[in-house]
Order: sequence, then structure tokens, then C-alpha cells
Amino acid sequence: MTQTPAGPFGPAGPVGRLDPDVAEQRRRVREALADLSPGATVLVACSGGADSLALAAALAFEARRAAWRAGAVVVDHGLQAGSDVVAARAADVCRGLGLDPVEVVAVTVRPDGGPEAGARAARYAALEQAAERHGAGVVLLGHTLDDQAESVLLGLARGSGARSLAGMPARRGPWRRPFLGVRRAGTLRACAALGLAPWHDPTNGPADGAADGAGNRAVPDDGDLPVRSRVRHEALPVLEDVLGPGVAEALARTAEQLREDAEALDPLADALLAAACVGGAAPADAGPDAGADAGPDVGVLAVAPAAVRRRALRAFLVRAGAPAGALTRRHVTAVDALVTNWRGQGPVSLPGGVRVARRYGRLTLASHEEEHSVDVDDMGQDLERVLLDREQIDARLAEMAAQIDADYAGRDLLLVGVLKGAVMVMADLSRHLHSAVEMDWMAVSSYGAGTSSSGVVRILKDLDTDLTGRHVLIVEDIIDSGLTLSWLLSNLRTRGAASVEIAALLRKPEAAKVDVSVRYVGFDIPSEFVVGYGLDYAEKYRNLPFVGTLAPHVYAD
Ligand SMILES: O=P(O)(O)OC[C@H]1O[C@H](OP(=O)(O)OP(=O)(O)O)[C@H](O)[C@@H]1O
Ligand code: HPA
Repeated sequence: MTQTPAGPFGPAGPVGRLDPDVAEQRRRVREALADLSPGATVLVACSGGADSLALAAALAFEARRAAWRAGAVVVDHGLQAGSDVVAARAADVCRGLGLDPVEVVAVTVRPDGGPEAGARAARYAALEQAAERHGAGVVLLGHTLDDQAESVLLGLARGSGARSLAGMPARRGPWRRPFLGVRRAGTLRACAALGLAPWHDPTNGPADGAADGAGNRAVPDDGDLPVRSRVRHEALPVLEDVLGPGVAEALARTAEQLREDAEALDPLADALLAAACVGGAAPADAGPDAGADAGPDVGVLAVAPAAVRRRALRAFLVRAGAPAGALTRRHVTAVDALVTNWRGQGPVSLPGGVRVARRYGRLTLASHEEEHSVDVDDMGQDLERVLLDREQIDARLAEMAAQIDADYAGRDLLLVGVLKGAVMVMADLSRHLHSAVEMDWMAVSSYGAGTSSSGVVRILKDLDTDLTGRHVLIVEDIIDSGLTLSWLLSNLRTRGAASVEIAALLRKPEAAKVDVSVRYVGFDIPSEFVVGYGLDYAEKYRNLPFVGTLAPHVYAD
């Protein structure tokens, strides 16, 4: 096929065989825009570097054939002296290619989050506005296979997840990247074949075609070459040398595979989050005054595969206001531990001032005032898992109190607490009662420092109150073997009480050695040794605000 020359920057190359790189790049643009109708407006983001210049040339050529209106936007980031001159020159080249409209947009780069991120944000915002101004539904970006490979390598080195390793998509919203399968060297060859002289960004290292596909200006790192540029010029060539050619292509393929995986997993994560949020206000719905908004149910999240659950958590955190770019795997792992490794830990602080706590079996957005009143972090190391959190306990005690109020209506009630374990239950249960009750205390012991009942109950402190004719309710933290309460029940019944009943927060049905009739039970729990909320191991852990099991190392010590 022969070409007609069309000026120094014209769409056609020198007369003769069509350059294979030019042909391939035009084909890629044609395929990327196959859905556009004649008359459609397309813009190309052009920095003047080889990638975006080759893309601009391919677009200009294809636009003529397909009768699209094709223009270019050159973003001047103002990060280097003379950047306006470089931008004006790039715009001239685009005009020379026959693109119209062509405009230079100067942007102010905000340094928050680093100059590179700031430049990217400013550039995309400017391109979006330009697309709107010109009625363009599509903006072409010149990222190449090398850009993709560099991103994947950087991501791998930083331990990123599949979402960021998946690199840049060929299409999202108005953005299209026709050159993701094109090597950077190919854009340089195409420019040479077309007689185009690309601009070389000095901060990008040795001359190779300069800024990346979307006109990204790399920003010097400690006065050194930017990291990305070093990956390009040092790391990738070394890898190709050691592993053989094709490393960049392989990395780009990895991105493609991970993108497919991410695309399959993201909807599953969205569905999981939606299911977990049923019954609670989604964080987005919560008003600004809400101290703690009901978030996803940990029970629903916990049974999901880790890959889906962690994605769902990430989505929850981003919706709650944590900036996606600042959320690392470490953050998500800490929140995941609230779901899968709950040891009563306090709220997790995240970027963007977001704080997530676990309350009432849900992840909630915690306000700063809402700290745990007891810092359990030291004791938390000794715990294996939380069996009942403080909210579950409190809710159950309120129910039990309502029942007790109803059952004893019109009668004077004497609560007998069994020291020491029942202190918390007595304090919280009695405060949920609406009638005026009396309290007395007994201290008995059957466990000492061990984890199983000796069966021998000793009275360490007896009651001060005469039980004759009294309605007595024994308040206990736990019924394990039942030996203590069985003994206590018969002891108190010999004292002339009108009635003696038991209210116990916990009961271990599988551990019962004797049958004890308990009128009010908070929770039946498995036959494991538990601590917290009054329950001790060798006198420790009584002050934990929840009930949990101890890690094996505690017993081993
Ligand atoms: O059903 P059982 O197997 O008899 O166990 C239950 C008893 O054990 C605990 O007391 P502990 O003797 O440990 O004394 P404490 O309350 O001072 O911790 C608990 O407070 C019960 O009173
Ligand atoms: O599981 C328990 N933990 C602490 N104290 C106890 N006393 C009886 N059972 C227990």
C-alpha cells in the first residue's frame, strides 16, 4: 500500500510501504472506536511524548476515514520551567496532524497525596471538563503495554492486591486506551516513520519517548530518577536479561488475568456487603450526627471466602470515607480481624479519619468519644476469641430483668450475689430492674486457681440478711458443673425463704454434673473455660467487658 505524504506531521508516512507499527496502531484505534458513529467527537490526551503523539496521529488518520470529529487536549501541569512551551509545541503538532479542536489546558497541581497523584487528579479533571466542553463522549489515553507492565511490577513489589495489579482498563467511562497492547518502542518507531519528533521529558530518564501514555510527567524522587522511570530503564531490562524477553508482555498478561478475576469478585463482594448490611442502616444513609452507624453484620461476613470478604470490607471502608488510594492491606486486615479474629479489640483507625468498631455483632463507624471504657489491648493478647460481646450481654440482661420485674411484680425481692464472679451481672442486671430490690452477698469458693470445680464448696462470707419469708433470687455469673449452685440452693432453702430462684448469665449444659433448676438463664455456652465479665482465671480477666476464651499460651505459662 502506498501513502501520500501530508506535511511534516501529516497522518501519512513517507511514500512506500505502510510502516507496520503505524498500521498496527491505526488498527488498534479503529478497533477501540468501532462503536462510534460518523460525526462523533473524540479527544486524545497528548503530552507531545511518543506514546500520545503516535496515538494522536493514528486517531487523526482514522477519524478522517470514519468521519469522526477528532481533537486533542494538552494538559500543562506547570511542574517544570518551560512546560508551557512544551505544551504549545505539542498542540501545534496536533494541529499539524489535522486534529481540531486542539487546546492547551493549564492546571494547578495540588500537592496533597504527593505531586504525582496531584498531577494525575488535575489532569483527569481537566480532560473530563474538556470532553464536556467539546461534547466528546470518548477521550483516548496513550498508555502502552510498557506502562501496564511497570504498574504491575511496582504493584507486585508493594504487595498490592489484584485490583491494583489489574492495572489500567482498556475502557472505563469516557477513557479508552487503545495502546495497551502496543510496546513503547513501537510508538517511537511509528513517530519516526511519520516524521514526528516526540518531546522527551528529562525527568523520565534516558531518552526513550518521554512521558507515559496519558502524558504523566514522572516526578523526581529525592532528586533521583523517579521510581517508575527506574523500573522502566533499570528493573525491567534486568528482568528481561535474566528471565528472557517477553517479561513486559507477561506482566501485562498478569494484569489482564487479574482484571478478569477482579471483575468476577467485585460483584460478589458488593452482594455480600449488601446482604451483610440488611437490617442495619448502611453507612451512606447515616446522618452526620450519627455517632455509630450500623454497618455490616459480622456473622454474614465471617462465612464468606477471604477474597470476597476483604473486598466487601474495603468497599465498606471506602463508602465510609476512607480514601481508596490510602487504604492498604494492613488496614483491611485489621478490620477483617474484627470479623474473624475478635478478641475484643478496640476501634480500628483508618485513613480519612474513619474509625471502625465492632458492636452488637456489626461493624460500625465509631466516633472518637465512643472508645471502649476499658482498654483491653494488653489482655486482648491473651484471648482466643470473644464469645459474647458487651452489647450482647447487656441486651440479654435487659430481657432477663424485664422478665424478673414481671414475675416478681408486687413482691419484695432480695437479690443474693455470689462473690466474686457475679459482681458484674449483679450490677448490670439490677440496673435494668424497675422495682426497688434489696441486695446481699455471699462469698463461696469451689474453683480456686484451677479451671475445674473441686466440688467442695466453702462459705467465705455469709449473708447479713435473715431469709425468713423472703423471695430470694440468687444472681450468678456461671453454672458450670452445677455443684456450687446445687449446694447453695439447698443451703438457702433451709433458711425459711418463701422462694429461692436462680438467675445466671451463663450456663454450660454439656458440663453439668448435677441438675440445677435455673429460672433465668442468659446464654447457654459450649463447655469451654471462659473469662471476662466477672469470670476469672487465677483472679485475672474479671474486668474484661465481654466473655471470651483464653489463648492456649495463657494456660501454658
Ligand atoms: O457450676 P460450678 O462448676 O460449681 O461453677 C460455678 C461457680 O464457679 C465460679 O466461682 P468460683 O468458685 O470460681 O469463684 P469466684 O466467683 O470468686 O470466681 C462461679 O462464679 C460459680 O460460682
Ligand atoms: O468457665 C469458667 N471460667 C471461670 N470461672 C468459672 N467457674 C466455673 N466455670 C468457669
